[in-house]
Order: sequence, then structure tokens, then C-alpha cells
Amino acid sequence: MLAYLKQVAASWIDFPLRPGLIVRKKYRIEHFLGIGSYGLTYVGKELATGKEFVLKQAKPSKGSKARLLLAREADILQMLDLAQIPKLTEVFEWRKKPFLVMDYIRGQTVEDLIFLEGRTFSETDCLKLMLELTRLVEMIHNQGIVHLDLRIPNVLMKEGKLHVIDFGLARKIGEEPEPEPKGLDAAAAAEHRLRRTPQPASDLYALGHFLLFLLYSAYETPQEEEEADWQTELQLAPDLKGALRRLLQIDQPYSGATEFRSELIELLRVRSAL
Ligand SMILES: Nc1ncnc2c1ncn2[C@@H]1O[C@H](COP(=O)(O)OP(=O)(O)OP(=O)(O)O)[C@@H](O)[C@H]1O
Repeated sequence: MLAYLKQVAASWIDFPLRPGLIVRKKYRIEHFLGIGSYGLTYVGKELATGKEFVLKQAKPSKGSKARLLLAREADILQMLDLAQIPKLTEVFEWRKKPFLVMDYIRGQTVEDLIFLEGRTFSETDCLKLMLELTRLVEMIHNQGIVHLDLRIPNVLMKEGKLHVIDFGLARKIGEEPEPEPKGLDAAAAAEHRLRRTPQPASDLYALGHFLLFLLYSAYETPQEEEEADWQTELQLAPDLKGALRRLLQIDQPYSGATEFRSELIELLRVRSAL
């Protein structure tokens, strides 16, 4: 009962700002983009210029943790200066609520391309997209940051170019990892460490799963067969399978994004796709 009451209270205090509301005499809320674990996200139009931005607000029900994560995200975005990543415009407090403002990337997520539009990617398409994404990830790492949440909903395609968003879990390379959430079994705890340790290897592990989503987009699920693991189902050429096994840390992991990018170039070259 207590849990239920807490949930009802949270949904009241986390109620999104309504469209049309003017924030800080500067932005008009255009529409609500979504609610994440620690934030509420909107598209807002700057009144003076008519330019659209993304406004992210710390989720009130998550208190100081949400404020801390929003401040950390702003700090990380400020450190990054890359064309395919939203730039931080400002941070402010309005009606005791902290906000950050960043570029609005008006595109489609890779998740929507696959699951809503039914887009399929050939092996060469997958490798080319991975090359573009890995180049971007390499530049992020070179600026001392790891994203730690490189998933298909956090990669957008805009005018044929990939963009990475949602730096809510990003950290500086080498920082102390977040404490593991309580109650994870051994397998979930191991997975958590693979994804969330502030080291480039965590982003490469996530790139392995990202590549699997791309490859599966063109996979026809057989009607009768039992679900098998990707190594059986996808029937990949040995070189591509080997690369995936290294990304997923089944075999010797790559030393970093630079080494994996060289491998991608080689995979494309032997397929005469470069
Ligand atoms: N800079 C941006 N440009 C365009 N869309 C964005 C941008 N930032 C976030 N979004 C979109 O806003 C929505 C909410 O994003 P947000 O990162 O706040 O939470 P989430 O990804 O839904 O949740 P969580 O981070 O907890 O997994 C998502 O649909 C995301 O695609």
C-alpha cells in the first residue's frame, strides 16, 4: 500500500509542464518529449530567436539524486565539443526546479528506424553505420568521457548523419564507478559492471549490442525454431563474428575505439565496401 501511495505522489509531483508555458521569460514549452528515470524532457522555443532547444528538468520525485545527475550531465556536455552531440546552452533554476538547455537534434532514433519503420540494414550498412558511430565514440573518449548508455534509443539519425544523445549516465574516464544497485543476482551484477564501469571498454561492450540490433534488423525469425543465441542464429562470416566476440568480451577485448575502428575499416575493405 505504501509503495502504491508513493507512486501516486510521484506521478503528481512529476507531472510535466504544459505546452505554451513560458519558462524564465525565455522559452515557450512546445511539447513534452518524455520522462526518464531522473528527468523530464521538453522541446522549448526560444522566444527571442524562434530556435528550438531541448529543456531537461530534474525529476522532482527523485530529489537530490536527480539534481546531482542533471548537474553532472551539464558538466559532461560542457566538456564535449563535437558536431554530432548536442551542445549545452545553459543551466538555470526556475521555480526551484533545475534545468539544462541543449541543442535539439530533430531526427529519428535507431530504435524507431528498426522497430517503428521496419528498416533493415544489410551487413555492409551495419558496418558503415558502426564505423561512423565508432569514430564518434572515439572522439568522445579522446575528450576524456565515456557515455555508458550507448543504446539504440540514444543514437539519432538526422539528415543521414548519426548523433549521440543522453549523456545522463556519462562519466569522466577513470572515475569511481557508481555503486551497484542492490538486489542484483550474480549475472546482472556482472552485466552492470560490463556496461557501467567508467572505462572505454564499457562503451565498446555497448557497441557490440548495438551492432547485434542492427544485424538482427534483417534477420527473419523462423516460425517453428526455438530461440538460439546470436552466434547460431545470425550465421555471420568468421571475421565479423570474431569482431563481435571481442566487443562482447567473450574473446580478448579491443584496446579501445581506435583499434575497433581499424578493424571495421578492414572488414569493409575485404567486402570491397570502402
Ligand atoms: N538533445 C536531444 N535532441 C532530440 N531529442 C532528445 C534530446 N535529448 C533527449 N531527447 C529525447 O527525449 C526523450 C527523453 O529523453 P531522456 O534522455 O530525458 O530520457 P529517456 O532516454 O527516455 O530515459 P532514460 O535516460 O532514463 O533512459 C527521448 O525520446 C529522447 O530521444
